[in-house]
Amino acid sequence: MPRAFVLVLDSVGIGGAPDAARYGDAGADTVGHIAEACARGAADRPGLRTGPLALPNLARLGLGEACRLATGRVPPGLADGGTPAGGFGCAAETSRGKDTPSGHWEIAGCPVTFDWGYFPKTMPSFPPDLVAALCREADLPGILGDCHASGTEIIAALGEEHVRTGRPICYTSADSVFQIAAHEEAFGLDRLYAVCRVARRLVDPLTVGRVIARPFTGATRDGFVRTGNRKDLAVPPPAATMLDAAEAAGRDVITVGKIGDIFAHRSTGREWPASGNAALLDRTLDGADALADGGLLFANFIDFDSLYGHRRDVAGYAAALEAFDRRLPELFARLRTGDLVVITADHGCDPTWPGTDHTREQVPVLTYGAGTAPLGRMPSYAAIAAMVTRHLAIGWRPAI
Ligand SMILES: O=P(O)(O)O[C@H]1O[C@H](CO)[C@@H](O)[C@H]1O
Ligand SMILES: [Mn+2]
Ligand SMILES: [Mn+2]
Repeated sequence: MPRAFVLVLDSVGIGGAPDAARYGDAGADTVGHIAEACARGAADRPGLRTGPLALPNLARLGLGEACRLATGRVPPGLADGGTPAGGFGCAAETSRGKDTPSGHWEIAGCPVTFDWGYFPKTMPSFPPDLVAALCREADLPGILGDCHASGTEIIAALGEEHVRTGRPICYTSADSVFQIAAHEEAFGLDRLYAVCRVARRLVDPLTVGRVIARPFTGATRDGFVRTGNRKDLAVPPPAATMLDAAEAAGRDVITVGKIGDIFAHRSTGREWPASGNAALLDRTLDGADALADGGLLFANFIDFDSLYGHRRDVAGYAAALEAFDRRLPELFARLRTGDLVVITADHGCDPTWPGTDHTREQVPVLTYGAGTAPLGRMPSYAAIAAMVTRHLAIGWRPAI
């Protein structure tokens, strides 16, 4: 029986979302702008990477052609010349949020048809009664932050005060999130998770997508670093997904990285978390060896987004793409006859764009293995779930 592998390169958008202007993102193009910066020598970091963007394996699968479908242009360095070795297309998101759960749930066949609750870009950002309830129920002496922020900038600005006062740093973004940063030793990791569980219950009535624990270590503002112990407390998807369908059909399911958290651990099978893209790819390769016939592996590669997109680090993002590309053949070498690999993304996070938030973009859909026909413009990410469940011969299709 054939197997399916869905790899989500978190935030690797390819520009051109038809509704981008509504988000202030008209013209954003994560892959296109990175490739252009590389081509003009603006993404050189000696010791890390230099020169034009080199993604030979993704280009061979048709990444450049997927970009052409999305924007009309092939970014520099992504023209392959030959016939793409895989099926390629681009997909637009129907869910209104440009966040990680919305993107992943839609990929899995469950678009978000309601509006998430967001916190305003004011100071304070959170409703005072929410903060009061959190302090009372989690026994906190108060909170710091209470605003929109970049997670790395706010721990540098407020980390020392946090350690001194015991007040956790609470912040949000353009996503539907309530994020809590606290020092792993001074505040305690278990205590941070406990505070997040209280916050999760309190923001449920506000339709907030995720409460995220953001632990960090270090002694001074220049030395604070976030650890791999991040934990996302998400609400479960509002309807069935391809994971539910695979589980109901008795198939083997392996979820790598953040997928377990993103789906609130519903039908997420064997969960294999890992920290960092290299370890995530290692786990994916282990999964290619371990996944039973007829099984589904679903992996998320978070570094593109959290380490480079939100940090607006063009050279770092380019290097991460190149590192992923270099290792793709290791996965292909482990495939069995009839296996299907789908490489896609959940939203954009253009590192050349103002601010530090996600960008509303189309995403690439590249397939390798079974079925190499061009996929064209897909009107919903849910077309991926349809393709995967058809391939696995599971009698469930998302409503598209
Ligand atoms: O700036 P950091 O803390 O990385 O936060 C980013 O990560 C969050 C979750 O993906 C987004 O909402 C965005 O705010
Ligand atoms: Mn994401
Ligand atoms: Mn993000």
